Amino acid sequence: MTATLIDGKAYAAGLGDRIAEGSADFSTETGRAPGLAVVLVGTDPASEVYVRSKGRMARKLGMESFEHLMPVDTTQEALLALIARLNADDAVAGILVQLPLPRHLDSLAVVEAIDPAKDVDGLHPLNAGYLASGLPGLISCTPLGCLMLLKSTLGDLSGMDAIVVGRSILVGKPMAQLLLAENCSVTVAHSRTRDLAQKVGQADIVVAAVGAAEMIRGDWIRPGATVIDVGTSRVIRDGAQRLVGDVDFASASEHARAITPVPGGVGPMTIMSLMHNTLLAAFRRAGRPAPSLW
Ligand SMILES: Nc1nc2c(c(=O)[nH]1)N[C@@H](CN(C=O)c1ccc(C(=O)N[C@@H](CCC(=O)O)C(=O)O)cc1)CN2
Repeated sequence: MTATLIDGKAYAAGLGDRIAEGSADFSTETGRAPGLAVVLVGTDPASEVYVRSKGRMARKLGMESFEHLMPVDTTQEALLALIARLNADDAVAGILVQLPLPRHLDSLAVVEAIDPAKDVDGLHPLNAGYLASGLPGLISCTPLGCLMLLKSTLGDLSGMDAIVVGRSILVGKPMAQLLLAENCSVTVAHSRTRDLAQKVGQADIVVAAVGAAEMIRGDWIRPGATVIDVGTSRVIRDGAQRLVGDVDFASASEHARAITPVPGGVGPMTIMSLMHNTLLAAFRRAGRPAPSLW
């Protein structure tokens, strides 16, 4: 079997067109574009790239982008003061603090300071609780993007066996909740899990989010399973730097029915889900029904 590629770049482009339409409608109805505030502390090169991409994408889709670039020695108090200002700013529908933060800052306290209705990253404990309770809130961007790709590939997920490898707050935990809400039977595996290969081999859906280059081998994958690879690790291969996922793509493609590539799979969906959440937050804030976009 040679797997079908799940093209996250193409899906994200289509979703982007629908978000741009929704954004234009919002601006016409309210006289104001949806506003996204992105906060970066420090000069981590990868984070700088992501923050620039988020600002650029927001503007491309007709949103207003407020970028706050803070020095690496920013204090917790200064960061919390900025968040309090953004919470109170009517022009801002969504707030995102780029992670990871420098080590002297308390990320959880920072995320908790964001107004949950503006928490477009879906990381506030209230939004995590809404998700676990099946209530409408804002959903973490990467898992939301993974779910969109899964549903566009498989349709109804009811009754499927899913395994999420990784239990982070950013991806693993919300992903498991989303799959449960879709009526999957969900296993969450992590660094202490025993017999990982055997557990992966029982799943119809494998979501790999461990951050370890090509850790999941192709011969673990059940024939016909669908594989979503969240990992991005830089490795040197044949003298050149390459980006690889948590799954050994070449061998997994021989077993899976469908698989996301790295790059071009989940990554583009992360930024587009953020735009989706910003538009949703803007409509809710304005007390207007949000369009259904996926
Ligand atoms: N506050 C947040 N911080 C971080 C998040 C997040 O969702 N919210 N996620 C990641 C970083 N991230 C967005 O912030 C992100 C990562 C990767 C991509 C992406 O498009 N990757 C490409 C490859 C890009 C490359 O060549 O390096 C791909 O996979 O195709 C987008 C966004 C951590 N921090």
